[in-house]
Amino acid sequence: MSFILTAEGVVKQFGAFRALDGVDIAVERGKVTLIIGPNGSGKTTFVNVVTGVYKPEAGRVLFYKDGRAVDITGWPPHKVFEAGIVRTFQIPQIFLKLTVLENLLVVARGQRGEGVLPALTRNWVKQEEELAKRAFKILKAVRLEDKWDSPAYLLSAGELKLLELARALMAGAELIILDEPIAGVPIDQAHEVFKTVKEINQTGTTFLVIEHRIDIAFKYVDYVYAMASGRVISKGTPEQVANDPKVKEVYIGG
Ligand SMILES: Nc1ncnc2c1ncn2[C@@H]1O[C@H](COP(=O)(O)OP(=O)(O)OP(=O)(O)O)[C@@H](O)[C@H]1O
Repeated sequence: MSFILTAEGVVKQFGAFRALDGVDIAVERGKVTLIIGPNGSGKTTFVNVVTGVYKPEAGRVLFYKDGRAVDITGWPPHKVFEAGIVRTFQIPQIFLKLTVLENLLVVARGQRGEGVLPALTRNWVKQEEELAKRAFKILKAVRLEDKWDSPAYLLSAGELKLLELARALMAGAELIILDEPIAGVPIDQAHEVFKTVKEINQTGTTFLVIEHRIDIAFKYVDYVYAMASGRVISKGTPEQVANDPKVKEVYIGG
């Protein structure tokens, strides 16, 4: 098994309160891993530790890049982003008045290495062409290519989520972290979002997803971690976790 990210013994305190109490989570490369848990169980705090928003009091986070483990614990968010871990809302918000294509090009221009200098060189037009080509390839992957010229405000809730996903791909993500990708999305569109995640995953991008709507999410993910009160209480395939009495207790008995 090859991991892209491992977190070991992560502790995050807010004052005397332990939001994360020794969390071990490993994300397998090339798979879709889901974290579930009731409100307040620590899912977002965990993602905040991984993406550098919070420094943990204990534990470490390793990102496996180019065949070696890089200790990214406590790295600032922009460095984590540059390393290839992209959480959808790390990218500037979707610009509703810009077209779908423009929303992708804006992300690419904000990336490392893009600056004023290339714009002054003869390479500029070539670079723009290449970016547009890449953007269209990504739009095709998320099935938004027919909407490339639509202003983003005309998109449905599901399409906006797909545009966010496209923007993460445009940012060159190796690991995409999706925080509730189908919150507020109607059921048919929600399936569409997860189907697209799965398709993109099959072309090599790894996903870590937090989602409450487990009835839908469980159909599409490879591995699940269940959290409660800042700890991992169960892990395994969707079937194993769904049948774990500890998980049932938290959701039904709790
Ligand atoms: N900045 C903060 N200061 C103090 N307490 C916090 C802070 N952030 C989170 N918490 C607390 O840590 C606990 C875990 O919160 P977290 O947002 O990680 O849960 P969650 O599992 O993502 O919940 P939800 O599903 O509602 O998003 C909660 O009790 C929350 O109130």
